[in-house]
Amino acid sequence: MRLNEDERAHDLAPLLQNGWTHDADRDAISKVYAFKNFIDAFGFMTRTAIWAEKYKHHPEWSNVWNKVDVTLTTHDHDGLTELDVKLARKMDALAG
Ligand SMILES: C[C@H](O)[C@H](O)[C@H]1CNC2=NC(N)=NC(=O)C2=N1
Repeated sequence: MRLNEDERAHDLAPLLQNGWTHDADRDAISKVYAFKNFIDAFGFMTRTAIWAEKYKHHPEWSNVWNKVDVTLTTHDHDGLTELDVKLARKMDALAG
């Protein structure tokens, strides 16, 4: 189920304070993570991949050297769900 208004206020708002931006057209959130170098960026992607498999929820992302550009949305529901919130929180934690 897509996030309702209460969930957006309580769960999404803190992410938007922490570097995530909301694309209203797609109902998706995006963030660019910047690391020291490629190894740190790729390490972050590798750790994220393991959690994404565990959650059965996967990011749209691209990498250029030290940067990882991430977009989260739930394709099965055409918008944001609690799975996106869960993965965003995990990625913020993994990025340190
Ligand atoms: C069967 C499988 O779990 C589903 O197709 C999952 C896989 N990963 C997914 N990831 C994302 N971001 N959205 C989905 O709707 C989605 N669906």
